[in-house]
This record gives sequence, C-alpha cells and structure tokens, in this order.
Amino acid sequence: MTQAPVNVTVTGAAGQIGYALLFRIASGQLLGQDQPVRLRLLEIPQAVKAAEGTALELEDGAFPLLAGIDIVDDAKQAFDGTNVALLVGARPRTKGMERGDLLEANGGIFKPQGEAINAGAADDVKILVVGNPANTNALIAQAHAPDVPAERFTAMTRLDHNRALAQLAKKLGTPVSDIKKMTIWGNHSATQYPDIFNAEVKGGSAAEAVNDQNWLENEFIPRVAKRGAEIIEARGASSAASAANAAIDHVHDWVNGTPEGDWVSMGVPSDGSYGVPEGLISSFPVVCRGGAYEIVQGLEINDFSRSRIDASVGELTEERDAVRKLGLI
Ligand SMILES: NC(=O)C1=CN([C@@H]2O[C@H](COP(=O)(O)OP(=O)(O)OC[C@H]3O[C@@H](n4cnc5c(N)ncnc54)[C@H](O)[C@@H]3O)[C@@H](O)[C@H]2O)C=CC1
Ligand SMILES: O=C([O-])CC(=O)C(=O)O
Repeated sequence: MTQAPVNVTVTGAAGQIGYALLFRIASGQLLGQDQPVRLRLLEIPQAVKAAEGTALELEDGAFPLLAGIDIVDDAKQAFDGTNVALLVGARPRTKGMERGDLLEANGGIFKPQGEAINAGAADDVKILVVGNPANTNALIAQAHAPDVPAERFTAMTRLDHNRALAQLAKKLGTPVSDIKKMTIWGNHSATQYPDIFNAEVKGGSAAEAVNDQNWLENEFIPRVAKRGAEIIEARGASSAASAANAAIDHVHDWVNGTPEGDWVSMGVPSDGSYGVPEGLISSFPVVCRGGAYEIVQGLEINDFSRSRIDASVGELTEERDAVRKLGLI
C-alpha cells in the first residue's frame, strides 16, 4: 500500500444496502484498485451490534485495500476527517405517515449529519445521499453545512439511470454498452423523467431507433419511474444490491471521471440550467473530470420533455417549500 487511506463513511451501515455496499467498497470498486480505504460505519445505537457483525464479515474478506473499520453511533465521530460520505440510513415511510411527517423525521437525521459534516469532514469531502427522499434529504444536509461547497452534496439517481439503460437495451435488443447519453431529470421519485431524446444507440438517435411514443409514454417511463415499487412487490423488500451498485457507480465516476463521449445522471444543486430553479437538488446529465462534475449544457429539450421535467421539478419545489416551512432548511 503506497497511497494514504481514504476515509469513507457509510450511514445505515447495518441495513440491506449497507450489507451489499460495504464489501464492494472494501474490494476497491468505489475508488480504484490502488486506493486503500478506511471505513467508518454510522448506525443508531440499536443497530450497532448488527454493524459489528458486518464488520466481522468484512474482516473475513481479508481485503488488501481495507485499512480499518470503526463503528460509531455518533455523527460527529462518523464524519470527522471523512473524504467520502455515503448517507444511506434514513427513516422509511411507515403506514399512516404523511409526507410532512416523513420529511420531518428525516430532517431529524439529515440536519445533525449536515452539521457534523460541516464541523469535521475533510476539505475534499464528497457526499452522496441515498436515503429517501434523497434529493430533499441532500438539501437538508447541505443547508446545515455552510462551510462545505454546496456542489459537494449530491443525491442518487444513478439507479434510475441504470434502470433506464437496461430497459432501453431490452427494447432495442442491444447490449447496454451500445447505449450512451441516457438522462434522468428531476426527482428520485415517480415523477422523474428518463429522457431518451438525447440518448444514443450505436451513435445514432435512441428515440428514432425506438420510434414508438406509446411504448415511451406508457411502458418505458412508468416502468423506470416505478421500478422501485416493482422490486418491492416481487422481492418483499426494496432494491438493495442494485442500489448499492448504483452508489458505487456514482462515486466511482465522480472521482475517476466519466468515459469520453458519454455522461451519467446525478442529483446535483441546480445552477439554473434548463430552467431548474437554482439551488434545488435535481437530477441532470453530468460529465465528471478531475474529481468534479459539470452539468452537460446545450441539450435540446422538446415540448414533451419540457413538460415532464417541469412536473418533476415542481415536485422538488414543493418538497423544498415543505421543509422550509418545517424550519429544516
Ligand atoms: N436513491 C435511491 O435510488 C434509493 C434509495 N433507497 C433508500 O435508501 C435507504 C436505505 O435503504 P435500506 O438499506 O434498504 O434500508 P434498511 O432499513 O435496510 O437500512 C437502513 C439503516 O439505516 C439505519 N439508520 C436509521 N437512522 C439512522 C441514523 N440516524 N444514522 C445512521 N443510521 C441510521 C437503520 O438502523 C438501518 O440499519 C432508504 O431510505 C431507501 O428508501 C433505496 C433504494 C434506492
Ligand atoms: O422505494 C424505495 O424505498 C426504493 C427506491 O428508492 C428505489 O428502488 O428506487
């Protein structure tokens, strides 16, 4: 090991995404095969024992790149010196819970975590929020970390991006690797808009190759946007390995760059691009270079896409207004 270890904090480490995620981080798939990592696992006190169990298994993996594991139930300790923070733990919606209750309960988690990141994270910290509602949880954490550059707070829409690639590949009977420039716009929710009008298949227009507006509107978009519910229905539990896979993809590409001639989708603070109000954490097409991302500019947005993007961004605006009203941002 020649490089100094990078500190990676994972919250909700004893949960099902955590279980799928940690082993891949330890094996080098997050940051690269020459980069040692030190894991910091944050859990609520009742779940610390389970996280300790996962840590025993990580030890049994004898991963050459795993430089150490700490397990804590205190956010300040969890984020002290952290370089990469994966905020997975969140309060799930339970029966009878209104959206306002859900936002408030998550505010109780993401506000102190934002404060702890502000107080102790490394200068180069990169944050990915996975826990739902991911975009708005990211906004809450960001609001409480005024000393951290706002663009370091991102939300995960890479699972939606990957789902869209897979569904389009299936429709066209082509490998996923033939498809480039997929975009997810908006919120990680049922209003999200997977856009194939700017996507390419074997270098040509994906929308032209599909040429089926009925499939697009009535199969593809709802399938991608509601895939989480489809998985819950089939598995009896929400997506976990695919979510962990997407989290690995998101951070890997942010750190190591996106391939030439392609882009990925990330929930990032809007700079006003494509008419998305500045500051909302919304999904955009981005390219990553040198450890930073940039929103892809100049894409053509047709009327159909415009109305879909506006609907999802409208929902994000409502969520922001709701957490503002609750005093969470
Ligand atoms: N953005 C996306 O694409 C996706 C997001 N998700 C979301 O990811 C989250 C986690 O999913 P799972 O791992 O399946 O849930 P899970 O319920 O199996 O695990 C969540 C873990 O978080 C922990 N936790 C709760 N509050 C915490 C806090 N304040 N600090 C630290 N840990 C805390 C719990 O003890 C639990 O171990 C959920 O909110 C889920 O909806 C899931 C799939 C995709
Ligand atoms: O609905 C959930 O909790 C899981 C989720 O976000 C997804 O699978 O996209």
